[in-house]
Amino acid sequence: MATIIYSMMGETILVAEDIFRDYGCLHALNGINLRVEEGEFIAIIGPNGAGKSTLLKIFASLISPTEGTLQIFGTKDHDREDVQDRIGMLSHETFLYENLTARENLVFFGKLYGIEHTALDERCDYLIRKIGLWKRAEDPVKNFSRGMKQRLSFARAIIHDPSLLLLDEPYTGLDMNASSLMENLLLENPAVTKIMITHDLDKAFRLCNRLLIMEDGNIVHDVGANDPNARKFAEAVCFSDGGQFKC
Ligand SMILES: Nc1ncnc2c1ncn2[C@@H]1O[C@H](COP(=O)(O)OP(=O)(O)OP(=O)(O)O)[C@@H](O)[C@H]1O
Repeated sequence: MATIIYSMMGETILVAEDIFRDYGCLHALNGINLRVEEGEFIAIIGPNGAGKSTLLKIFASLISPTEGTLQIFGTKDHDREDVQDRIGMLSHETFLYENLTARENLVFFGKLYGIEHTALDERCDYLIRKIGLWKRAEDPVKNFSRGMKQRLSFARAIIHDPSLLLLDEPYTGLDMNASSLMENLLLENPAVTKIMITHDLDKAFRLCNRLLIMEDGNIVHDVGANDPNARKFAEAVCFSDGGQFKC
């Protein structure tokens, strides 16, 4: 299949070449090739076990590929601090500290990114308001509901204003109000490149400009959201029972 390149603003954010990832004898990724340009909002969709989270974790440098190369922001050395400082990741793991308050969590992560005191206070105030947790800002996270933790995790993921935002099912546990608040923040800066795993096809088509449709560790379709065949491709793969392969 031809690679589709959506060049919008200039910088090539990510280039993946022949990425394979095995877990023991299980082949979770089977040769992923991908190029992502600045400002794209990409949905990764596909059935359970297709390899979506594995791919996103490789992009976030949380795990390494078994084979293949990945360039992010023009370098293969993604562990570099200046590269990591440009990436935000919202995953199934909240990374929040239960005994710290919502604000203390954001301050903690903001300091890790070296955000200076006054700017960090302002950023925390802004995000806490934007995610609708203002009244609970001084409560410890251990007293939060699942959706409240998800809201705060989202704020944690963007505390440093990343240029590349990786989102693994960001809507999990969010009510309608929180979904809408998160969407406002997501769409606030079109220059931020976003790669989002979702099982919600309607959201994928409404928000994203490009869809990567995965099955059995492969990208089987790489299509623009406006492509007349995109929904047909997406539904055919997402309603299959693929991805449950074993060794
Ligand atoms: N840590 C691990 N150890 C062993 N196998 C793993 C591990 N993580 C994932 N896998 C396997 O790799 C394959 C891909 O998993 P992955 O989590 O990437 O799929 P996914 O598309 O994100 O699925 P879902 O939609 O259910 O979240 C699955 O068969 C899964 O069982």
